[in-house]
Amino acid sequence: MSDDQTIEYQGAATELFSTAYVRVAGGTDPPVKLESSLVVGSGTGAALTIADPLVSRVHAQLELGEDGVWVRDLGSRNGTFVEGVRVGFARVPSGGAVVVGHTRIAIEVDRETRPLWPTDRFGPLLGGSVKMREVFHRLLRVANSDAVALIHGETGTGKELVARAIHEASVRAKRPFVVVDCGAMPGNLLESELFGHAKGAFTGAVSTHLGAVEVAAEGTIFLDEVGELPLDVQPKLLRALESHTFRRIGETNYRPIRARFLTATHRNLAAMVNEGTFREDLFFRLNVLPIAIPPLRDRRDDIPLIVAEMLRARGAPPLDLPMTELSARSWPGNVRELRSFIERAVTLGAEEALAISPATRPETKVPAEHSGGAFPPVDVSRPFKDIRDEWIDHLERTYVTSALSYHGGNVTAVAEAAGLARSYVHRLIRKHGLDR
Ligand SMILES: Nc1ncnc2c1ncn2[C@@H]1O[C@H](COP(=O)(O)OP(=O)(O)OP(=O)(O)O)[C@@H](O)[C@H]1O
Repeated sequence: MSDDQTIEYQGAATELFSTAYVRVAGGTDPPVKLESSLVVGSGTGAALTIADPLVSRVHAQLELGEDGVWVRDLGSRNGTFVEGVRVGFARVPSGGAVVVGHTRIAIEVDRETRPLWPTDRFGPLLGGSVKMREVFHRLLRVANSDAVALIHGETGTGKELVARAIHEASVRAKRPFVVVDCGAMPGNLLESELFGHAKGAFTGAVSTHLGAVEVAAEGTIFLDEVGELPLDVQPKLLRALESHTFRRIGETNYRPIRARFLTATHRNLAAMVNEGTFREDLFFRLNVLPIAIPPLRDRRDDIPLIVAEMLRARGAPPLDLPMTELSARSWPGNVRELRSFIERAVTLGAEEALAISPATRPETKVPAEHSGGAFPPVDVSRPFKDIRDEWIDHLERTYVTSALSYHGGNVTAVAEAAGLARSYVHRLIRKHGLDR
C-alpha cells in the first residue's frame, strides 16, 4: 500500500443524526435499534422476526434516512401498510407504525450523535460527505472483523474499491486479494473457479486447478455480483461459509478455508429471496455485516473532491469545469461515469465532453424500430409467475437489443446508461443469444 493510502485512525468526529427504535406493538420483546436498515419477516434470520402467518419470511425493510424512517416492501405476499395504505416504499411518520399481516410495528425516532470518519479518504476511497464519512467509519470496524460482509450499492458506486479498502485496512493486507465475478460464467465453471478441480474431474480438466479459496490462502476473497450466483452453486457456497472447508471438484476430501469472504451486489437480495432466485439461508449468512454505499446523486458534495483528485492523479492541468452543472446531474453510472466523463474532458475539453455525455443528449429514447413490438398476452388461466417471466424476458431482450443498437454495440456505454453492471449486461446478451 502506498503512503498516501495508509489508513491512520485519529479518532472520530461526530454529527447529530436521527436514530430510530422499532418494536412489535403489544409484544414483550425490547425495541430493536434501527442502525441503517433492517429486514422484517417471519424467517428466523430477519432482524425483527415476527411470528405471524400472514407475514412473508422476508417481508419488508426499514431504512433510516436523514428525514426519518422509510419502509420498503420486499415483494411480500400480503403487503406492507402505512396509515392504512398499501405501500411499496414510503416514509413512516414520526411516532407512526408499519402494519404487516396482523402485526403493528411501532417506530420511534430519536436524535443522537454518531461517529464519523475524521477525513475525506479511506485508503483509495474518496468522500468528504457525511454519508461517506459514516461509511468509512464503519469500514474500519468491518476491517477489524473476520465476518462476511455484504456491500450493496448501484453500479459504479465503488463496491470493489470498498472491498479492496477493507482488505488493505485489515491484518490480511499483505496476503492475496482475489476477485471472483459470480455473474461472468455458468455454474459449473464458477464452482471450479471458487473451489478448484482435480485433474480428470470432468472432460477438459487436463490438470489440477486451484480455486479462489486456495489462491487467496490467508487473504480475502471478493465475490462480486453475488446476486448472480447460480442457484445450484448457492448451497455449496453456504456450506463452505458455515464449515470453513471446501472440496475440489472431483475429490472427496475436504480442505480448510483460511481466507475471509467479502461480497457485493447491486441487486436487492432480500427481494430475490421472495422471488425464489436467492436462498434465504445464504442471504442471512452473507448479510452479517451489511454495508450500503450511497449513490453519487445522494452525496453530491463529494463530486468536486473526486473530480479534483482524478485530475490530479492524471497529472492533468486544472480544467474549467461547470461544477454546478456536474453536481446537478443524476450520474446513473455513479463514480465510474464521473471518471469516464473526466477522461473525456481531459482529452476533448469540458464543453465537448459535456455535449456528448448521455445526460445532455437531446434524444435518449429508443427509436421506434427497436421498441420491441407487443408484450406477450396475459392468459389468466396460466400461473402468474410464468407470464411474469415471459414479460421480463421480453423486456430484457427488447431493452438490451435497443440499447446496444443505440450505443453502437458499446457494452460499457449500455451499462452506464442503464445503471447496470457491465457483467450483468454481458449476461443478458448471452442469455438472449444477442452475441451470435
Ligand atoms: N469513493 C471513491 N473514491 C474514488 N474512486 C472511486 C470511488 N468509488 C468508485 N470509484 C471509482 O469508480 C470506478 C468504479 O468503481 P467500482 O468498480 O469499485 O464500482 P462497483 O460498484 O464495483 O461497480 P459494478 O457494480 O459495476 O461492478 C472505479 O474506477 C473506482 O476506482
